[in-house]
Amino acid sequence: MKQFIQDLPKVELHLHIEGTLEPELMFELAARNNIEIPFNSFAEVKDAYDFHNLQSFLDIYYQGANVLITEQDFFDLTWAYLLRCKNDNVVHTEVFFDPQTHTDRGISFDTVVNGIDKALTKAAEEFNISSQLIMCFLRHLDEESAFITLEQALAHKDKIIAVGLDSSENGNPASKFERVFEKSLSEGFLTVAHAGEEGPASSIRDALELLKITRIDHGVRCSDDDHFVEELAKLRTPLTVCPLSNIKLKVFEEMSEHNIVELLRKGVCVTINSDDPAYFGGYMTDNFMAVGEAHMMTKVEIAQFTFNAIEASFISELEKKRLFSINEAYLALHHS
Ligand code: HPA
Ligand SMILES: [Zn+2]
Repeated sequence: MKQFIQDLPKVELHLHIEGTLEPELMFELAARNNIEIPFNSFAEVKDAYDFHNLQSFLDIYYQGANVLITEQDFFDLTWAYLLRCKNDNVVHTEVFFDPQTHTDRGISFDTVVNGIDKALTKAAEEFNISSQLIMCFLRHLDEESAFITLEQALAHKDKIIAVGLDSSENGNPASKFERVFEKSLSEGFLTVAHAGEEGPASSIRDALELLKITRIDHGVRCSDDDHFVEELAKLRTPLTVCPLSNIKLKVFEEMSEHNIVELLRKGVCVTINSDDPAYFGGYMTDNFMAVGEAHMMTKVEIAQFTFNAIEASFISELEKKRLFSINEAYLALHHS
């Protein structure tokens, strides 16, 4: 099973580039940029990654991002993630970044986006890994800050396909960003949003209705409402689920209790993703393995996560067809 998952051509749709900052690179960048970090060893860092909910993670995650200063830093961060993609046979990835985490520290929007984009372009050329970039607004900040960020993104429309919404879900409803998303859509950006990670099923409905999103990031709390699950299945509304993240942040106690397989079998367009792999203990293959080991699944079912991800991705219909046929051929060869 491990080899089948490792070699399966995979598509990632929920990955925060700041969440790929491994302790080794954090120390290297801290030294390079003369930034103090509150850790003396890798072991101390790993010890700090003992989260009890989303907020306890976010506090550490924003602190880690402080070592990112120059365009080269953002390039190096992204390149390290793309090497993981190559190793895991991720053939297409849609990457989130959080500009406000950096612009609030005096780092320019251009520095951030150019460093990430250069690495993505190099991976397309050297590894044949295709990608898209999604800019997230931080939901704990105000509407005005989101509007300023959107304004900064307009000069980079060629590099950014969509806007998203992340950070603290509780206390920051989708309605706070209705006007920013309306303007983003009118500027030609696609829209996604984190919803139903810690918040209830109604917060997913709000994100779909108020923000007109085409896919839901996380969305696992949809199961609180059976009728809603049926609706999501019928409409094939995609959910970018992050299994190891959900266990680390105590959305589910154990992987055997995770609802992703149940949702898959009900026909919901669920996908597997790594979210913040440096903090949650695993990249794409690790996430697939964790689900596959905790649930009795066939190879056809496991491959369905990838078919769903291709369907839910922001690539052209032609490219979708090409990826579908690659995966169909892979499954035909390896499914027995
Ligand atoms: O899983 C997440 N949820 C909300 N905000 C985030 N920012 C990084 N990862 C996450
Ligand atoms: Zn996320």
